[in-house]
Amino acid sequence: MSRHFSLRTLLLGSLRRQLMAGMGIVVSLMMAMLVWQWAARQHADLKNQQTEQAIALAESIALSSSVWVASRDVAGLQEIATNSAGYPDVRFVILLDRQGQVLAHSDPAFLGKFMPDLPASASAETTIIQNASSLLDLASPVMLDKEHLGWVRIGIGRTQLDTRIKELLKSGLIYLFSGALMIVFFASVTGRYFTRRLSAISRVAEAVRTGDTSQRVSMRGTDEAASLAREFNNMLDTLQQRESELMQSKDALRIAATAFESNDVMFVCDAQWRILQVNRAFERVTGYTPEYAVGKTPRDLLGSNLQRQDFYDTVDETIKAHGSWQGEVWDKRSNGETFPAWSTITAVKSASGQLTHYVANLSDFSSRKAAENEIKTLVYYDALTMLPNRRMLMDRLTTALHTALSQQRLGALLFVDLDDFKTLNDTLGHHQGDRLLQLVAERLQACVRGADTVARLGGDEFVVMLEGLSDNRPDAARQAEQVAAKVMAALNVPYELGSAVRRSTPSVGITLFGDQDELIDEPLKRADLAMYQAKAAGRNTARMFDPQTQAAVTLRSELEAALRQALEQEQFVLYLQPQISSQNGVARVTGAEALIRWQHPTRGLIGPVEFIGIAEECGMIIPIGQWVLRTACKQLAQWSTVPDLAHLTIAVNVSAKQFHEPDFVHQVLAELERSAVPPRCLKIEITESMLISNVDEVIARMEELQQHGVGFAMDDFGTGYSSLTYLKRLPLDVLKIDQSFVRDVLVDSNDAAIVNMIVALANSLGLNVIAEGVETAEQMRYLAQQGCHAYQGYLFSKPVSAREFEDRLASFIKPVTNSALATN
Ligand SMILES: Nc1nc2c(ncn2[C@@H]2O[C@H](COP(=O)(O)O[C@H]3[C@@H](O)[C@H](n4cnc5c(=O)[nH]c(N)nc54)O[C@@H]3COP(=O)(O)O)[C@@H](O)[C@H]2O)c(=O)[nH]1
Repeated sequence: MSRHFSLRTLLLGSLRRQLMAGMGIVVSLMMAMLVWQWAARQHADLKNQQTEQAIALAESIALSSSVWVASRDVAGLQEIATNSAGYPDVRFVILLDRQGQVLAHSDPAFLGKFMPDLPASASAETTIIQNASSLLDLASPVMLDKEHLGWVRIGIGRTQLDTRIKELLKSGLIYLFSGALMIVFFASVTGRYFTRRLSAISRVAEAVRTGDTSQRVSMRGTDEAASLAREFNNMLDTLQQRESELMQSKDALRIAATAFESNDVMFVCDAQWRILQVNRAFERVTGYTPEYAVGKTPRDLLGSNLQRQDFYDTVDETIKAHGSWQGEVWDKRSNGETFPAWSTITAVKSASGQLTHYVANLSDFSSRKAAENEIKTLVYYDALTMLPNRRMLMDRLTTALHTALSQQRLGALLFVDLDDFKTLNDTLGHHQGDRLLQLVAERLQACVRGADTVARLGGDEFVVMLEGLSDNRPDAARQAEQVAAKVMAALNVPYELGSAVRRSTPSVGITLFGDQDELIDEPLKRADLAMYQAKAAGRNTARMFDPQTQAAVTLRSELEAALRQALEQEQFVLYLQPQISSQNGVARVTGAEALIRWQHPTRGLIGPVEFIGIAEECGMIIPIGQWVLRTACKQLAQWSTVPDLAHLTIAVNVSAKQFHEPDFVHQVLAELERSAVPPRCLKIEITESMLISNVDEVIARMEELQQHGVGFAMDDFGTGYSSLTYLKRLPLDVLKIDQSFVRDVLVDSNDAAIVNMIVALANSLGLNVIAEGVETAEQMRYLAQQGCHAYQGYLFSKPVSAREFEDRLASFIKPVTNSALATN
């Protein structure tokens, strides 16, 4: 079997071998037939040729022997027979008489014998007696004058003929073999050419079989192999594409299966909304098993009754129109608990566009919703009172403004501020302060409808927003004022705060909104302003917004901007008002108070009363104060080089805000150092308002500056806080009697008493005293009589520019020298 297989493999194992074997066999067979035919023909031709030669030989012998036969000259005939037998291949030559008796024979042993197998005597032609493969035996008549005398019989052997034939066959076989070899070689070369191209295809096929589908047959040409290669490549391309599509669809299936088993609830319904398939999360989230769920509709199973029919209608319409719907939905678990979910429903359609399925995804965001709500609470609600905060109020106010405009219903804002909350908070403690705010929040909420908003802006500021008031302004104002009255009454009821019972009154500012398109902070600003009007009107009252106040506010904000510009463009000027001392008959100018002026480009010179208060409120007092300090120091630096002026001091007014700046001491010392001015030349005027808070810190700062030589004067003394305890501790040099007492000191006994008391106090504390606002010599004399010998006022000079101050220096003391004081 294996040998057979081996032979078979050897011959047919490859196309090339098949071709070689096939062509070898076919060509060999054909050539063999050809050689055989050719040999056979050659054999026949040679045989005929030999026969003809034999006949010719026999007839020639017959002719030459006829006389001898006729004469029966046996010896002569024998010689002929013997000689003729010498021809090649002649086996025998016999001469016979007519009766067949041997007259002569190449083999004398046959002489006299008869040969019976001669042709009939009538035949006068040469006759072949035997034409065998090894012998040609023929007889030719011996004729003389047409008389038949006897026979010549010769036998020709085939040896030469056979040899010749064999040679022919041999060379035929050589041709055959050579031809076959050539054919096999040709078949081999041709086969190699074909099989090499087929092998290329085969190699790629093998690579593909082992998984490398990227290989392609590279073959040029137009023959069948190239065409086969092209077809093969096309087939591979198609296969690869199909495989890739298959992989993609497998991937898609795997992804879909994975996605389907995600954390979110997923289910598939048929076109009638019957659930066909649910994922694992479905059971985990809803509590329904797949067996229970399949066949039911999602609405039957999960519907929470928190959505109305129109919700479902909208979902249906949206899916019909857009192929999908997304939104928040409240669903119900099997235990009846409702939960918020983000739902996506997608319609699946067949190739013909027929709706076949719905795929739904539900993302349970209960916990996220809770976190969202918590964040929302933190962002939009006040943590102490749980009232909406400013942000929420602004949101609602935005909506309310639009609604009011579109519905033509007015709204109102009530800005509520507790009058003495700070004091109460400080005295009862923050805990009770917080409690008070919570109680206020509760009472405010009780005063309004559910649709109205009560918000806490921060601190003790609350805002009540009323909506849907009358479209008629006076009516709406009345409605708002009624609510304000209710608020006033509710908040005026005493509060139980721990063991204490306290009253806390509110000031309420009211404004209407909704009849004009305005920014949201406008109504809030108006209500705030009205609240300040209520405060200004004595507190514990409500005030409707007054447009005139609005104008003042606008003016104020314009002024703020102008102040900033004034500072940048150096429009401020420092005026100086002389301070005169008269003692022991000597009058002299001791220094000046620096008083700021604003050289306005269009309005001219503006006094500080018009802008200092606003500068304080908006914080501009800090840079302005720094400018005053710097300019005063520069002025002192100039004076310090002039002998007549070097002794002069300058007193600068410092606002409480500026004084409480963390680096105030550093600012002062830095200015002094920069201008190289002796610190004793600088006086700082403080006011009693600075002592309301942080007295210790004020004192510490004053002491630090005093240690460097800076002096302090208490300005407007007697008009404010005037605590003797603090006064004793303050490192002051001077008490300034406020001009309001000086003005009527001669006509008002109270003012006179105050002046006397201040002078006595200053003396007892070892402080200097200076009276400001001295306008008349009588006032000056009275003050001198009381022991006050330093003055400042129009009697001597109004505040003037530095140049004028220097020019008029000598004239400032004239009122003293002219008066009786000079001689005293
Ligand atoms: N924080 C700062 N406050 C300042 C500064 N400059 C001034 N001011 C404060 O502005 C208020 C008004 O000042 P002004 O209009 O300059 O008025 C002063 C004097 O002109 C005025 N005065 C002085 N003598 C008389 C007088 O005989 N009669 C009269 N009717 N007025 C007079 O008094 C003001 C000085 O007051 P005081 O400061 O209390 O000594 C005023 O409060 C200034 O303090 C500044 O740079 N920073």
